[in-house]
This record gives sequence, structure tokens and C-alpha cells, in this order.
Amino acid sequence: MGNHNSRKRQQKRDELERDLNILENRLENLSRERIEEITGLKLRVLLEKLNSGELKSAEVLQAFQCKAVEKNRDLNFITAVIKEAQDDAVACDTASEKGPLHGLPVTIKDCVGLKGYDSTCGLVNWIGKPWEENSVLTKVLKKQGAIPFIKTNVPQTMLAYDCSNPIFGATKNPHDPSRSPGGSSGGEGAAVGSGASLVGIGTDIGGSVRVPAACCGVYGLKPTWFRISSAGNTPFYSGNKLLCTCYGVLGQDVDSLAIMMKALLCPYMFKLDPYVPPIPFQSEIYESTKPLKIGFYTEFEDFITPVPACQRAVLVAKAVLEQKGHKLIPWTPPNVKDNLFTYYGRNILADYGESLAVMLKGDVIDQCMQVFHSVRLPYFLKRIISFFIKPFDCFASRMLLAVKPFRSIYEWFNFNTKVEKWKMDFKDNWQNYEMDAVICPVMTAPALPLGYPGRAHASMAFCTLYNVLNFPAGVVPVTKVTATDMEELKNYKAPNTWQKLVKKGCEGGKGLPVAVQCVTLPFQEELCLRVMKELQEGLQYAHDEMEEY
Ligand SMILES: CCCCCCCC/C=C\CCCCCCCC(=O)NCC(=O)O
Repeated sequence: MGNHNSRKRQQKRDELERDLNILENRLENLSRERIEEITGLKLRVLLEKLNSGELKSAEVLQAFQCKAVEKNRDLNFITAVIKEAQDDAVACDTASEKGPLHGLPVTIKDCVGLKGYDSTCGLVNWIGKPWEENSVLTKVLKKQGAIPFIKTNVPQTMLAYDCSNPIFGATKNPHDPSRSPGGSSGGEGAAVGSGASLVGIGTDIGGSVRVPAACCGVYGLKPTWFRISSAGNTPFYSGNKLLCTCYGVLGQDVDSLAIMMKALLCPYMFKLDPYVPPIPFQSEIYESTKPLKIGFYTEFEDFITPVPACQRAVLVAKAVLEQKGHKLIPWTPPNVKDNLFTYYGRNILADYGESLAVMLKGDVIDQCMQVFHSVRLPYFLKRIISFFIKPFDCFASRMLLAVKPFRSIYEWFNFNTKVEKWKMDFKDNWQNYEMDAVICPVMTAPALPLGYPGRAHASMAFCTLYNVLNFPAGVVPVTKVTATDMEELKNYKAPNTWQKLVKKGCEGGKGLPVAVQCVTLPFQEELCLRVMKELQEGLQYAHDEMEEY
């Protein structure tokens, strides 16, 4: 089995190496200036130029391919070169009909179903099983004129916040290659964050769009479940109907996310997947100017506290939004400490990790899957370990018990009922404050060193909350870690193992991007994007100043 696995891995790596070399040899005649000129355009401007014919799709594609090949050498985010992109671009240049994404090169996460290509999700077991048909999302992207040109890397099984696997290795962060780009859409984060792509498709069941967006200093949107179709893609935990993965977008600005959402939410998608609510993009909400009431918080009190830079980012965002004329109020999300461990941990691994075990059977297990070993321990053993570690690390003791097996479907039904009640109580509390949106941290820390995120799950609790609740949430890069943040980090209290790890991981992090999360009620993606857009606009000056770091 071992030899067979390493042969398959090597073959897959050789195949990618060969495709990258072929691509590189074909791309010789575009000048450096031309590549930078094209790839440096804002997505909206690029689309205008493609639409007017000022730029040809074939040349635009070449520019992004060049940049991707070049950046990939250091960052390792490509899992497949999409060969037909070239023909698609040429076809685009002669097409009589032009879609809203006419000629736009896009990157897609490894799990997106693309005819003729594997979605290995970092599993050796899944090598050599090419998709027989394009997924709904791929079909819609193509129909709207987009040109998927590379597939991007993920952590093994995608149930992790790092981005490494035994087939393609580790993807690195474009701001500091010794750090993780975050996961699981880490390949997308690195591609968009390095300028190799203007926009890409990711997925998120526990932060997988938002964590990489924040780590890589780009924008990201995790919509409400099934606002974008997931049909025909890798059936990622699709058996769990209480916590679902969402297809979302990462991009270099908020406008790019809005353009993508508008293009995807079209009658063609609603026809191919009638289970998607047929709600087109509400431009009037995205463009509205009515002053809003926005809640904010910088931590989960007595539970999870971000490092100073991440708390400061929320306060920077608050000040910017106030300047824009909005009313900001402090708000405490209700009953998080009591419920999040169970309602997320027990929920995401409701099968006690059996799906993971099946996926990983006989496979080489990556270091980012460390948590997998502890979640599958017999529960009585977990209770004993939890009891003994409690005096030293109360948090770890509780976390160990978060994933608990269901003894019957009856018990699982009751659990679902409790989660549904919590969701409605949470929503009631939000509405009692008459809030339109909320801003809060994305994680407890900026990008951590490679290998760390697999041991710091609690760091992502600010994201996972909105997966359980199924609220849309976006990420806006707001600031960078300053010398003062680093000084204040010395006073950051780290009473447990994972916080100690996070504190250590922050060392040497001056200049890393720090983002905030913007959240709205379900199916209010347009309002979420509006808040994100205003934040981005208000921060423009601050971003210019940041160039100094
Ligand atoms: C305070 C809350 C912490 C609860 C911790 C529970 C125990 C953790 C057990 C398992 C880890 C699950 C990791 C989930 C990573 C999800 C990343 C993601 O969104 N992937 C899905 C996707 O790509 O669609």
C-alpha cells in the first residue's frame, strides 16, 4: 500500500510539473511590463476593456498564466493547469454573445467539479478519478464568460485551517512564505493575494473562505448556505444537513466579489439547480446609502480573546464606518461560551469523524490533520484525559469533549432542535438591537507559521459561529500589524496551550495583514457587501499609508 501510494503521489506531482513546464514554454513572448499592466487592473476595468475589445481574452489569459506560474514557484498553490483555458479564451474573442464575466480568467478551488480533472482534496485515494461532468458552478462560470485557468491547493480532506497535503505539499503565504495562507481555500488565498488571480472560488464550512482571505490580505465572502449551488462539486460533508459548506468568492476588492455574485445569481444557475433560492443579486441594496446601525465586538468575553492587532482592527473599522455616517453600538453575541463548543464541534463531526476515517483509510495522513487522531478516541477515554488535564488547561479539557458521539438518531434529532432554537434566539437578540450588520474579528491572530493552524482550531471560533448560525459573512483587510501591536502582544494573557501557541506564532509578524469580519442576517449578502464596500472605501487612505510598513 505504502509503495503504491508514493507511486501515485509521484505520478500526480510529475503530471503537474510537466503541465507547468509546457505552459511556461508557451508563454515566452509577453513582456514583464505587459503582464504587470494587465494583471494590475481592477477587475471591473479589466472586464470593461475585454468587453470593448480593447483587450483580447487570449492575451489576458496569458498574462495571468505567466503571473501564476511565476508566483507558484515560491508559493505552491497550483494543483492543476486547466488546459482548455487557451481554447476557451480564443473562443471568447470570436464569440458574438458576451456574458458579464466575458474573458475573465478565474481560479477555482481543487474541490470544484471540472470535467476531465481530479478533485483529490489532498487525498492519494482520490487520485485518478476525473470528473465526468462540469458542476453547476463551473457551467455557470463558463456560461457567463469566465475562464477557469488553474485549480488551487487545499489541506488534506479540506477539514483544516492550514493548507498542506501529501500530494502537493504546503502552500505558503504571499506576505511571508514561512507562514500559512490559512485554509482550507489556502490555494485561492495565495493566488489572489499574490496577484496571480483577480478572483477565485472557495468553500467554507468553518471559515475556509474567510480564514485564507484574512491571512492573505484579500477580500472574501461566505454566503448563506446554498445561495450559490454546490451541486456536482466534491460532495463535501453533504450528508450533514445541520452544517453545510458554502461556495463563496475571494477577490482583490469588494467590487470583484459583488460582480461575481451578480453574475452567478442568474436564471441559468436557478434552472440547473432549482434547490438554490432563486434570488437574483439585489443591486439596489448593495448600492443603497441609508445610514445603518452596526454592532461590534472585539472578543468573546471570558472565552476567546484575539491578540491586540486583531482587536484594534475592529476598532479601526468601527471608526471608519462611523465616519461614513453609520451608528456603531457595542454588542455581545448571546450564549456563545455555553454553546459554541458543542454546537460546532459536535455538529461538524456528528458522525464522530467516520467520514474522515473513510476518506483517510490507507492514505498518508498530513500533519495538518493532527486533530483527527484525538477526535476519534473512545469517548470514555476522552473523559478521563479531560479530567486530568482540566487543572492545567481548562479550555483544552472542554474542547476535547466537544466532539461527542450520538447514541441514537433520536438524540441527534433533539440536538438539532436545540441548535435551531439557539439560532432563533440569537437572531431575536440581534433584531432586538435593531442592527443591520455586525463587525468583529475574523480570527484571534493574523497568519500563523506553517503547521500552526492545525493546532489552533479555537482561534477560528469567530468564523465558525456564523457557520452554525448560517449568516453570510465577509472579510475586509483593515490594517497591518504595527510595532505597537507587537509591544502590546507581550501583555497578551495566554492561560492555555492553544493561546500560548498563538502568541508564539505571532512573533515576527510585524507588517502582516489584519482583517475584520462583516456579518448580516441570512440571505442579506448584498447588505454585507455594502458594509464591506464602505469599509474598503473609507480605508483607502489608511491603506495608502500602510505602504510604509
Ligand atoms: C470554540 C469552538 C471550537 C470547537 C472545536 C471543536 C473541535 C474541533 C474538531 C474538529 C476540527 C474541525 C475543523 C474544521 C475546519 C473547517 C475548515 C473548512 O471550512 N473547511 C470546509 C470547506 O472547505 O468547505
